[in-house]
Amino acid sequence: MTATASSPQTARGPKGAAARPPVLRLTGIRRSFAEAEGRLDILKGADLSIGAGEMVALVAPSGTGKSTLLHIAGLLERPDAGEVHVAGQACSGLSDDARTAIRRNDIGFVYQFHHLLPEFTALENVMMPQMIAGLPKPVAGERAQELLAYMRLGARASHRPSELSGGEQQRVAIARAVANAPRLLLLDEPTGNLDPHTAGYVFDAVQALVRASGVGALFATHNMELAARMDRVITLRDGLVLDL
Ligand SMILES: Nc1ncnc2c1ncn2[C@@H]1O[C@H](COP(=O)(O)OP(=O)(O)OP(=O)(O)O)[C@@H](O)[C@H]1O
Repeated sequence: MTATASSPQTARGPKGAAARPPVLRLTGIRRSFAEAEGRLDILKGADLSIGAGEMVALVAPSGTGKSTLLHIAGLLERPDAGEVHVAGQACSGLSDDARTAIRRNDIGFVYQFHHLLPEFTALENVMMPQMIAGLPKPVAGERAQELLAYMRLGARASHRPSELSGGEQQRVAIARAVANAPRLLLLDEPTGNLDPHTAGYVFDAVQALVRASGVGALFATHNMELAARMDRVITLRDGLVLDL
């Protein structure tokens, strides 16, 4: 199946999801940081599992390790102990190159600040990760156009980020994050910088995308209203993941 404006998935859609392993499984994750006064134990054996098409809210006080957990799940950092499975693959023993390949192909990231490339158009920003992954330019362009249309940004494709509103920029960043049809989408307070109305609008776009594509999403937020609309809410307490 190819991506269309009404269905952003690719060959890896939600069909057969029940038979598949979780898109993310963290087991016994430990992470400490060295400090002048000693060691700061942030994660102390955290476990977490996210299925295909599932949207999980991560709500926890500042400094409890949300970003650390997202970085470990996204293979940007290695835990001190524990295992990270992405789409069934154990990642701790893999080389940096193999981890980078999984990050590029199977994981999408959205941050509080969009980090779009300012000198490129919305379309080019969404094409970029696909071209890095080796897709021919026309194919990348067609999928980028479809994704922007899905995010209701079809008419804004040729605009540069500075010509877009904050909510529009964030929707371009979401389109870019799913451009390579990842299995796992990690969002670190993607609505934290937006007014409540725009935050709701951006959230709706992510939710529609998750439902249509079957990507599993871990969404860190301080917004309890948005968290309540997700399938599950988790928190971090004493270095462990707990259901709320
Ligand atoms: N590379 C690092 N070196 C030392 N300490 C770190 C490092 N990364 C994070 N920390 C510390 O670990 C703790 C958790 O940080 P983290 O960024 O994961 O928290 P957070 O829950 O995402 O916070 P916020 O909601 O404020 O973004 C903090 O006390 C932070 O200072």
